[in-house]
Amino acid sequence: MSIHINAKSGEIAESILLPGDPLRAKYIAETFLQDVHCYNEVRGMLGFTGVYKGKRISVQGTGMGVPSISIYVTELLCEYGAKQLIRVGTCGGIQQDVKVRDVIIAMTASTDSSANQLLFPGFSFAPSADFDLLRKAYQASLDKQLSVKVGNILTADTFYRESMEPVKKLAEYGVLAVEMESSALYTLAAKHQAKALSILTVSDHLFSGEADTTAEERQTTFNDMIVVALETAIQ
Ligand SMILES: O=P(O)(O)O[C@H]1O[C@H](CO)[C@@H](O)[C@H]1O
Ligand SMILES: O=c1cc[nH]c(=O)[nH]1
Repeated sequence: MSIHINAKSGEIAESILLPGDPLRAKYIAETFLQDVHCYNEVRGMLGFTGVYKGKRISVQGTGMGVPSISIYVTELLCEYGAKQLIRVGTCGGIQQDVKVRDVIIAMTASTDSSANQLLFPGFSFAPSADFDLLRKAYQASLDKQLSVKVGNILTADTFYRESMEPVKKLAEYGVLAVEMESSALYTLAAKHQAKALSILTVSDHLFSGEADTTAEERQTTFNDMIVVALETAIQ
């Protein structure tokens, strides 16, 4: 048991999918895994373990933002022996050729979070994906004929902004999309010699205003991303 996860030792698999929304963790477990059991309900941050194609996989909600995901990922790494962490989330596109429902694989995560400035005073640490997971996820996306892009994303500390100027500047430098957790996931995985990857579905576009249309389309794209994450996890 840890402070925010009340699983017993051995109840959580070494490979874990990490959606921000705990109800998505429930949906993933119930839709894609067999022999599922719920190991965590503390603060409603649901966690499940089940089996996908013969391999044990867990799914743990992380909540939104760097502080929240940092709590869950730290406890998964330090208390439960997590080895492979794959975030499955949503993001907002900021490039013209990034469209709603595209899949984005985050090679690296720029950030405005102060967490890494406190950790590495005077340096800009570059939080990066595990190359092996990235390569597998990219191939799985191509195999499923998904519209997939790999590159730099922004992990932002704010969802609502007073100014879009910093985001426009990052877009000029090729940043593909904005979300709120990946830089922390990559940094913590690096510290603990674990593998991490963020796979994201574009839910909206920050400049064009394009957003998901029907719930059915949203679900289909989301399901595609989950299958990519699961196939990556079991290879
Ligand atoms: O869909 P999830 O995984 O929650 O990810 C994105 O959605 C939330 C904002 O609505 C933030 O957590 C952001 O990173
Ligand atoms: O963090 C996020 C996630 C989706 N869309 C956004 O604009 N921001």
